[in-house]
Amino acid sequence: MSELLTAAQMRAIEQAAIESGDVTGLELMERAGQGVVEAIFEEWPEFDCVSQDAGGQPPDLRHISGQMKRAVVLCGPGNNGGDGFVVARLLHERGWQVEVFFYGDAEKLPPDARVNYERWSALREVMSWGDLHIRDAYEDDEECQILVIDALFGTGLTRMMPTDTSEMWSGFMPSAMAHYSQVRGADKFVAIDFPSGVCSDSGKDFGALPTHLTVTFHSAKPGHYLVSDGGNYGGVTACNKVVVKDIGLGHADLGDRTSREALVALTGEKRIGRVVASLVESPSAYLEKWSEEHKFSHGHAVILSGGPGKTGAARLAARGALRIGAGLVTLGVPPAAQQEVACQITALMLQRVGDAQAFEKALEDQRLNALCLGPGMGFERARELVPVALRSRRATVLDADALSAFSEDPETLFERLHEQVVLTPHGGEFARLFPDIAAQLHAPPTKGPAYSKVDATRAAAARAGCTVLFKGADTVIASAEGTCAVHAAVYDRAAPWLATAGSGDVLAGFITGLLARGFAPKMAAESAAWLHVECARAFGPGLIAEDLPEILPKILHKLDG
Ligand SMILES: NC(=O)C1=CN([C@@H]2O[C@H](COP(=O)(O)OP(=O)(O)OC[C@H]3O[C@@H](n4cnc5c(N)ncnc54)[C@H](OP(=O)(O)O)[C@@H]3O)[C@@H](O)[C@H]2O)[C@@H](O)CC1
Ligand SMILES: Nc1ncnc2c1ncn2[C@@H]1O[C@H](COP(=O)(O)OP(=O)(O)O)[C@@H](O)[C@H]1O
Ligand SMILES: [K+]
Repeated sequence: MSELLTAAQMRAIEQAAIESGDVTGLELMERAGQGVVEAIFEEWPEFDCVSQDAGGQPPDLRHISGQMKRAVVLCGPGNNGGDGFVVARLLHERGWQVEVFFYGDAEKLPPDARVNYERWSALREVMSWGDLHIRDAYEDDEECQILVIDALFGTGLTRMMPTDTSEMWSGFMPSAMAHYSQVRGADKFVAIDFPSGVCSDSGKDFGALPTHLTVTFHSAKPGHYLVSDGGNYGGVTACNKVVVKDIGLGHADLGDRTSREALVALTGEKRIGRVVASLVESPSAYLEKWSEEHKFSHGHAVILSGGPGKTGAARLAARGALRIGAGLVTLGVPPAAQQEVACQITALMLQRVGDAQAFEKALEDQRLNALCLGPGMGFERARELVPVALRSRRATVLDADALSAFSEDPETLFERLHEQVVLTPHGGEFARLFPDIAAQLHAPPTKGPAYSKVDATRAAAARAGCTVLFKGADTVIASAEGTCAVHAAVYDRAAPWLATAGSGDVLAGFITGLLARGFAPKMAAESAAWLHVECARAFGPGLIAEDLPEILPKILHKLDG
């Protein structure tokens, strides 16, 4: 899994690399600039005029492409601006016509950025931010392509983007992109590290300037993958596409410091109050079944259903648990629903579980090793049976009604939870169980780094004392100990079709099935989230929840190689 690094962690790694003597800050900035230029040409090879010129001579750009290659670099007051000055110089060296507009005070630039400011000043003029709106340089050249490089703010963004028109230049900042794209017909926008206005730790929107391509360094940051509130994709929309460029920090003398534990130590978790999150990627070969094993080697999952007319959700979950490889799956139904369920299932087993006593009795069978409560269950049944499930100390998924049933007094749930439990709330359920944490998450951000979904999920998991999978296009999974993973169904893994009734029930079933197979709770949640999205992507538009378990074998087959 790749680590997602907060701004503080990134600074600490950079600092450690510099202190080790292997690299200087100036070298890192140069590599960052080179990485951006490389990424631009990889994304748009047609821009790479130098490599098209066989003789290696500085080309006549107009001659080669019929168009001038022009770039406008917007440089800010920190090291992000410093990277921008490097990019400006490198493009200039490749024959581009480059203009740099600087927002800030040269005297106050950090040292490495200042050096690159001076280097650019020796080549061309640094134009002030205020000149941005009065220039009309390209008006007469409708043909020209303009590349706009956003090097205003990166990981150092601490507050809303300046919009206060009382400051002469600040009023132009938010309109700068629009100005270039609409008025000047600019073709491509590239953001260095982050589109300015996106909070790197949370993805929250501080007045983001959207871009076509975002080039970040060493490792992606949570803000590249976290979706903002209420369907507003915030950082993800603004970034559009994220490319990570190596700047050699991995080769610096960091020892094993890129491991999660070492990073926590390096940044001092207490001081910054955060730990590393990882990005969930393809689960490995754990999913294989071995031929010499029999069905009991893969566990026996029990999914409890609701009453008559309410059994569909549990059946979906059960089908998911079976398809993901649980050896046996039993649906625990109230007697009144037995008939309804019996005529709808084949490979699934059925057991009458009418009340707490019946459930306790059923759980005397020690082979039943994973439980799922919630989908379609009804509040009353959930309040009665959840305590029984938790007392049994088995691996247990609590979803839907098993969460909402405790919204009036979440503490009565929390005090029973243990480390074998996975809670799978969507936004509404999360807010019912953790109202204060949800309020903090949804409060309009005022200063960066802002409180993120990673922070919220970790806080919830710590309070609940178990694994929490907080659903969404950005699903965040945290363990009680604070380890955290982000599963992002965004960019080339977008799966909007998953927003369909019952898909969460299937996810609960997938997790339960993996728990039955012996996966640790967090690993089960991460792998299930990944497979869930793969299923949706393999099916595509028109997906309904029933399709998810049915297409899973195809995905598992591909993983088997
Ligand atoms: N770490 C690494 O390994 C590497 C880092 N690298 C690069 O460095 C970047 C981080 O640089 P950075 O820390 O200097 O922060 P940056 O984003 O330039 O902004 C800070 C400046 O902006 C100001 N400011 C903030 N918000 C503002 C607002 N809303 N409105 C107005 N002003 C605002 C803030 O002012 P202050 O808050 O101090 O008043 C300060 O002056 C990183 O993104 C990457 O590109 C690479 O070179 C490779 C190696
Ligand atoms: N836009 C989206 N992109 C990717 N996944 C999504 C999106 N919207 C919802 N999901 C996923 O779909 C599932 C919906 O679950 P849930 O809200 O519990 O719905 P239901 O109760 O109808 O099953 C979750 O796993 C969630 O992460
Ligand atoms: K930027």
